[in-house]
Amino acid sequence: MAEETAVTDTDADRHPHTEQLTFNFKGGDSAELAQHLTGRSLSRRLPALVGRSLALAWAVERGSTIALLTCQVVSGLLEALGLFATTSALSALIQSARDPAHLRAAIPSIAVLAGAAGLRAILAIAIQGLSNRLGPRIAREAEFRMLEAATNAEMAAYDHPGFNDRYDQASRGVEVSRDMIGQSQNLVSSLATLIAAALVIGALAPVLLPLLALTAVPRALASVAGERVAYLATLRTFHDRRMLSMLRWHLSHKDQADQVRTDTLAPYLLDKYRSSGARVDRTNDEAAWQQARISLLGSAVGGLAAMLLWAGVMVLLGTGYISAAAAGTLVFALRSAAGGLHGIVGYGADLMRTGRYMDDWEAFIAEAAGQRLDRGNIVPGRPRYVALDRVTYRYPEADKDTLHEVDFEVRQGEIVAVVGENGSGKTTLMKLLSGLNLPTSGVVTWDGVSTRDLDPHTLWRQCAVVPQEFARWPMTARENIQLGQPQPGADDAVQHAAAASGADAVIAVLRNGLDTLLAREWWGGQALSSGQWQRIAGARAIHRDAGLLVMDEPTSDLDARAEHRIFSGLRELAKERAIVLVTHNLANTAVADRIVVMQAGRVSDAGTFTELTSRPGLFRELWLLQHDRAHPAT
Ligand SMILES: Nc1ncnc2c1ncn2[C@@H]1O[C@H](COP(=O)(O)OP(=O)(O)OP(=O)(O)O)[C@@H](O)[C@H]1O
Repeated sequence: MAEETAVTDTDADRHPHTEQLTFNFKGGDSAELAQHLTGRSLSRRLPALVGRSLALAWAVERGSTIALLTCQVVSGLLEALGLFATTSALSALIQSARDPAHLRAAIPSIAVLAGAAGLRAILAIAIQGLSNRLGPRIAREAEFRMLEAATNAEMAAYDHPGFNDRYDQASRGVEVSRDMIGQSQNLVSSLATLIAAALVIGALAPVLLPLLALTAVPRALASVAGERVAYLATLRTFHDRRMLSMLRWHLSHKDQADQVRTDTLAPYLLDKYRSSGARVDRTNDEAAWQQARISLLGSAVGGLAAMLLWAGVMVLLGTGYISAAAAGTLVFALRSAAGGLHGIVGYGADLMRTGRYMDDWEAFIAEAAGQRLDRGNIVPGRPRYVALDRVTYRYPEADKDTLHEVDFEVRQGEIVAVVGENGSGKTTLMKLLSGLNLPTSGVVTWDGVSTRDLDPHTLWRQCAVVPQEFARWPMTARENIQLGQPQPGADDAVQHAAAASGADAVIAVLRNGLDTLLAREWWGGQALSSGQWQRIAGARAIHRDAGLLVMDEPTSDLDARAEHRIFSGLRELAKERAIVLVTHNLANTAVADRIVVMQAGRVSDAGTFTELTSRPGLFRELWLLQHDRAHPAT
């Protein structure tokens, strides 16, 4: 009973109207796939899966793929040869019981048998080695394709429900893709064994072939049904498994480790972890029982058919239809066939499982391709002016617009500040200016050309952005500023940019200057404070020789001296750039040529600092509020 209480979702119980965390991805295609997990579809699907794994192997290493296939075919032929040699060896051995002179006649067949067995053993080692070589390469290729698809997708793809969930699912496909070639190879090898054995049985006693099929079919059907049960259980536990992985990250990652402790949050999160885990276990237990029952039925019917098969061998021997030597060979062949069948069912099931995850991988690549950056190919130069004309923007699947008919412009040599309350749409405006997102209606232009018609990659080369959440790359200080794109003058350009953002003071105290690795968790790395990181992020944007500089709260973590340094240097930077900055510290907007005030997704006011502070409006209101505490009496 105590156990029961431990797995109750206490949050949902206490607050029945509270929204519960659910993931956007409902399983969609995977659920449909489960409906199609039938024997008939499998007979089409397994060859397709083998083909898919060979195609991937072919893409990564043709030579090894050809070698693997050749070894496989030769190994199958040797199996058949060995079984045929068994008949003559056995017949010579049986006759030698009456006349020892026959022993000599058995020698060539035994030599063939031993040779075939030896060669097959060597081929098996080669096959294993080739599979081990190809597996990790296939996984890397699969991951590469997934990452390539993700980086070539529109930013808006990340705002589509299910995109991130599909990415996670696809990652699982990448993980298991390394097993695919081994499973395909084992399946083909089992099939080769079965065909070799069936050829021998067909030659000696074709009447046994239907009985052989009868032993296989019930087990194969049971395996398919069991797989379906397992897959449906995987779908049913999808949300809880996602929850587990999310909690695992939140409970262990350094970023929130402090809050997990100071907020004494661990017991609450661990309780959620236990609840989800218990639900997964319950579903899996039910599925395991159901699978066991199905397996038992399949094995019972298959076993009955096997008894009939052996009875058939006895009848054939008793009626003199086959010789004792042929019966002996049949025993070997039937054992081989049973092994082959067992392999086909087992490896077939493994391959099906892997194939399902690979479907998710393929679905992601297809989905990302659906969101692929597919814009024009006009190459933009250094922009002289960037403008929004009646731009409306609505995030994918959102129920209302974030920006409404916004007009905006910034010219080279100009600094425009964008201000407004939280959620008014400033960051969204920055994403549109920098071509990260395309407008829902209206047009964003660079020198009069719509960002839809511009080649996005060259556009971003002309764009430097300091986002609110900037990246902290686990690289050296130099790489963190250069981003693999050194400017003429190399380190001089880095130092120049660092001086403009205040990062020079950070570099000066780094153990190894620009060569210092900025990743604490990596051996040898040095940790930076938030403000120090922000200076590096500022230097990164200034270092880019880009015509548009977009800064979204670039000084939120900086001390007064560093903030002053950045804003007093902006005018110099603006000589060759158009600069747009978002800030909540309104004193900083005094450096701007123009200030644009955003309110609920619209431009509510615009003007110079003097104009906006001297007339009533949101800017003046916010400005007074900001100074309320410093001058309480005025
Ligand atoms: N990825 C998203 N998907 C859906 N809605 C979003 C997304 N990002 C932002 N929004 C919505 O757009 C609105 C404006 O967000 P935005 O980040 O542009 O505001 P902001 O003015 O920059 O706010 P802040 O001052 O807090 O940074 C918010 O109300 C938010 O709900």
